[in-house]
Amino acid sequence: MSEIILMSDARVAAVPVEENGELLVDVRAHLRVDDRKHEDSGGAEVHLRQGVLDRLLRAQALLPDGLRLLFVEGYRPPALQRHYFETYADGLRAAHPDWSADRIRTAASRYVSPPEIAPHSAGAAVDLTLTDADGRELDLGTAMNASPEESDGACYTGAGNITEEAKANRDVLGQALSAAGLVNYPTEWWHWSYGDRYWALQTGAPAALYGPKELDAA
Ligand SMILES: C[C@@H](N)C(=O)N[C@H](C)C(=O)O
Ligand SMILES: [Zn+2]
Repeated sequence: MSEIILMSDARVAAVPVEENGELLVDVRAHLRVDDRKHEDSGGAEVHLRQGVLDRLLRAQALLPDGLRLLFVEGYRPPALQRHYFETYADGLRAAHPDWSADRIRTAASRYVSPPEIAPHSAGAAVDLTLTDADGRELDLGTAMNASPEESDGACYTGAGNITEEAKANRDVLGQALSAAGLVNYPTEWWHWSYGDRYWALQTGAPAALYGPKELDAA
């Protein structure tokens, strides 16, 4: 397996951002959307940069007949990202009081991006899964947002400790999204992005297209 570059890696932070100013758009008219993040995000989660939505629609068209994308979370306000990161890091600190601050940050970034990098806060990342034609979720091996601890590492996209059916479903999802130009965060099968620093590093683009922003900022 190739090296997993974590969000906390200095190579991600070193990627410049050349903000292209694209607006955040509401995806609900275009994609099947689940509301499980609504309570945390208050509706912000249904937004994405236009270029990311365009590529998701391309990916959806590439899926085998009957399958659909199920969009769960796109844009995430910077304050919510900080809350998620600090909450998860606090849990790691409590479980491992001997770990250095640097080790906590690295371990936390397997599951939540450091706020200053945060692809979701740039409107560039999406957490999503697959449904059948009747809207039933397919088995992708773990619940979405299962942490490495909760899932014994099965949340990693290339994990071996899931069924053959779940592996096949991850492949179907990954093939469509990769072909449409998105990249995956390898510690989370459900997390894909386009135009952020992580995408730029993985694709060799000279700069990210999207930096963090507030939802109501022009
Ligand atoms: C918290 C999880 N759903 C997530 O979004 N993780 C990625 C790495 C992120 O915070 O960008
Ligand atoms: Zn995500």
